[in-house]
Amino acid sequence: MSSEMCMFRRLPMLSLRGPEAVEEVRRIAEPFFWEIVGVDDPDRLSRQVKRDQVRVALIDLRGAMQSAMSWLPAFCHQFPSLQLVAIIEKPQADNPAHASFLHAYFFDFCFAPIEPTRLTFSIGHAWTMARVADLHVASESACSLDGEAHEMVGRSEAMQAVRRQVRRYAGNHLPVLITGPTGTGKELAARSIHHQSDRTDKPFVAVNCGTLSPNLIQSELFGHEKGAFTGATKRRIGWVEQAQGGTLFLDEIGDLPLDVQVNLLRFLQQGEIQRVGGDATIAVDARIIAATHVDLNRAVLAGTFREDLLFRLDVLPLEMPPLAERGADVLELAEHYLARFCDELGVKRKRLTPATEAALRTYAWPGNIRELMNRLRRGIVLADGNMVSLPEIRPHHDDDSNFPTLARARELAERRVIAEAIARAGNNVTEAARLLDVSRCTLHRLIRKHDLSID
Ligand SMILES: Nc1ncnc2c1ncn2[C@@H]1O[C@H](COP(=O)(O)OP(=O)(O)OP(=O)(O)O)[C@@H](O)[C@H]1O
Repeated sequence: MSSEMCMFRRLPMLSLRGPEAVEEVRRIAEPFFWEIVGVDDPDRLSRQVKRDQVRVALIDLRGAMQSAMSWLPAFCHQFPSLQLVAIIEKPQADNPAHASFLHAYFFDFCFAPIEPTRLTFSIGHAWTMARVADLHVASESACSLDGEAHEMVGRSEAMQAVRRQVRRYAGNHLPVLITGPTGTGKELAARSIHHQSDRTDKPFVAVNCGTLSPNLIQSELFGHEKGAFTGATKRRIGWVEQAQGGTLFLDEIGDLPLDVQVNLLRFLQQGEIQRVGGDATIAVDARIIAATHVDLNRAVLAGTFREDLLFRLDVLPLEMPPLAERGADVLELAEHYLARFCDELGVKRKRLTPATEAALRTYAWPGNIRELMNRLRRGIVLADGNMVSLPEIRPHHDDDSNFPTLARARELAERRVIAEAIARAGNNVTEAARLLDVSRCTLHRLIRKHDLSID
């Protein structure tokens, strides 16, 4: 196994239950070449994920569901390709709020007491999904300046109204405040405004205020001079200045600490900033588009958000409708992303069965379009032939009927190892057959059986 493979198979497990819980998982997973690294708080988990470029993490939610609901959304935003598998107690999944949290943020979950086959099966699939997500993220960032990348799919009344507002707002430079639940396309709408405006040739800088470290946030946004604080070994240009001439998108604006809100307000009023540790006043022309999924009026009442800043930001409001209120858009989006993900993966285009389409129409979509995209990626990986069917997308609460039979689990494991061998062999059939210890002829048959492709 190469060192790169070792890194990717390192599996951090966040558990507040102490070393025995980690040891139990280690006993189950290590025979399958997973290296389990126990961590006991979200910051350590973040560091581990960053440092080792891990693809899958295990979160032990037993007795920790409530706290995870507060830190995990921002964590997931930071690591879009990371796939999470949860360990939970059965009664936790019966609580509707917990169930929708699991659906929105986790690839899969296992009930305690842990059933070894189930756990290794989930981890294996989560890993395959993370590889698919990697491809998606790479292609997204590669084409972020291409018109297609900010295309908003959907012809519902609600989306036509959004498009009209986007066009109107693109015609001026006033601040925009985009509201709406998570995953509804707030950032996409901000990008569309920028790219339809006369600032399109200038930078679009997106900052997630919820993931900035509270100690560094002033310097992240406004920059700092060399020597401004311990560790400031050179000058840093902040995000606001980097958006000079273009658009600064401030996502999760409600998470900005009050002292930073004061500086942002000053920037909005005067168009000027000061770097941390600097005396000079620097004029910056950047259009502000802010987004939030929380009610900022409530935050004002609670004293966590400045009213004067809200007035300054909420000049042009744009409300993104939840996916469940967009009627047939869900099918149009599903078709759009199904085709795109299949192309990215180099597999034959797949379609949804009629029962799956019907289920997509009635599902509540708590994680909105991001959740739809994740379910489609999973569907493509798990689908046998050209059709993606309901169990593979699972837009419903998991129950035992979705538990794979042993035959299905073997088949999926076979598919995964063949795909891995092909990738490792750089698409060379002879080499992949050698790795798998089968003949070329057998490998060709298996490739056809599993609907895989060789470039
Ligand atoms: N109308 C749409 N057509 C096509 N793709 C969409 C649409 N809306 C959202 N998406 C895609 O869904 C994903 C989530 O969208 P986005 O990040 O803009 O949502 P968000 O509301 O900003 O989420 P969050 O609140 O979590 O920051 C992105 O990959 C985006 O490209």
